[in-house]
Amino acid sequence: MVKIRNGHPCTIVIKLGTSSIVHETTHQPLLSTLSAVVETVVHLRSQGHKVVLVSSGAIGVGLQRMDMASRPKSLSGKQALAAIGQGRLIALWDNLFGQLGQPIAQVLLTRGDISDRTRYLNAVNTFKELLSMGVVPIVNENDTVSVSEIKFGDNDTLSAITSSMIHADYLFLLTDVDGLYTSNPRKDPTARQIEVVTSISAIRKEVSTTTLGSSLGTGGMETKLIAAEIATAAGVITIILSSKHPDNIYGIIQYYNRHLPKPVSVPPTPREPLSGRTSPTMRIESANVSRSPSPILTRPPHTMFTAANVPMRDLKSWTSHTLFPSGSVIIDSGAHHVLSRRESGGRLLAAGVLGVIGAFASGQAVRIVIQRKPDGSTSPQDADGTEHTAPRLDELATTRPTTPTLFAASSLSSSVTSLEPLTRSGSSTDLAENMTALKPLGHATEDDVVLVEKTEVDESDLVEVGRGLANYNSAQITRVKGLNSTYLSQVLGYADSEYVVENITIRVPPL
Ligand SMILES: N[C@@H](CCC(=O)OP(=O)(O)O)C(=O)O
Repeated sequence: MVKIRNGHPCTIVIKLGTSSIVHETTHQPLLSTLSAVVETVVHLRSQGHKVVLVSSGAIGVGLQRMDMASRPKSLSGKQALAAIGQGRLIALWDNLFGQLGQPIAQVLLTRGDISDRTRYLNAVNTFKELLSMGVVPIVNENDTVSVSEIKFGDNDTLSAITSSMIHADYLFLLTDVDGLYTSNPRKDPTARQIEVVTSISAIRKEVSTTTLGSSLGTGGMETKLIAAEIATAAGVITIILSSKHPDNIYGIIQYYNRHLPKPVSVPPTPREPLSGRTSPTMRIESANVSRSPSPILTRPPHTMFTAANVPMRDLKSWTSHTLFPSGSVIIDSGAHHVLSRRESGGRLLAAGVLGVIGAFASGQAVRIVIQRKPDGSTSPQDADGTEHTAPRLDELATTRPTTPTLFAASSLSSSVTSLEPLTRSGSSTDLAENMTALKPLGHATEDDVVLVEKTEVDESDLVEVGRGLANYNSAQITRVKGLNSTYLSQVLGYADSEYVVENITIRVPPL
């Protein structure tokens, strides 16, 4: 029976960083903190909440096991230590949770595991099943096999993506300070804690994020802001609080249950809640608005980031945060304006495309980028700097290079500056081998072998404004760039969609 009196059962993700798990110099586990987290999680479970723990610390525990003073510099060294430490870390959690009869599960993820939509949905189902069984999943990055292209990079980001995957109500980022400050509170006595953040881009200008973070972890305040950006966009209220007082989590949940703001009406979304969560119309707009006649509760110290009133749909959230983009599509400023409007549906027509960077197959994620003018603003210029005018169909034969340069598929995830011509006479066998070697990262197959025009673009002139899913491969988009969509089938021989990229989320609107 669910014993909820105040409020509703929630789905909660709690992230604990390395500095809260092992001692910074001795690397011994911080048993009192870990025990307090376990007691908190078990208490939340007894109230009917579903809880997922994202636990860093594998490398820290590995350092202690091997009696090493600091993190190795090499990737393989870090991966070996994570392999040594992860087993002991999960054994430690299992032991502590076991004392209170709480079953746990280990979930190790890489970005590569969830960059395929089917595997992503399988991971979501596994979480769903574990939570419905009353288990606490304990998540970490699968460091032993993670390389840069498939890395989340830090567990703040991993916890935000996890919260978005399971449609959590709350993400608690436990760290060594009790919130976001205007400057480093350890050095600056005038540092002021920020209680509620409604705009992360605005708050970035007010706070210093560079000074915090430990020598063991990979995160810090900047990665917490990025995590808050991802989670709040997916509708998850995000809280930064001190790992020394994990029991404040109840106080915070109670506080927001009591001090709920006025309801905000939002259109129904296709999100299927994992828990009997509060109505999507009960989003918190401001912590200062009280609708309850009950006495005001004490506010435990923390920083709260308000969740988006209209959460990003699951597919868009997956596209923009989970997938590693395989290339970029350069758009003009007109397309940027149109895509920034909700009515655009996040769909890009070929007419707004200036160029393509990198080699990608249809179905892969791409960055949507714009070009900066020399004065820092953006202009509708073509990739080579000339003013953009859409080519007429009869000009196409002459505007296309007769011998396009063939680029190795090993550049699937990089920009044109790192594209190495495979070979001028590039045999398709070489390319096919390259594609096969790379298959785990994307969806490119031998059939998707693409010829990419070399676009001379200085990467520093490009600004990523969003991400989307390509409907055509890079070579095809290059061929139809600037064209009216009615010409697509004539140029390509078919047209499955009039849009070249769909499911676009624009994160940087036009100035
Ligand atoms: N996956 C790594 C931790 C990476 C990480 O983000 O650490 P932190 O910045 O302490 O949250 C580990 O288990 O050691």
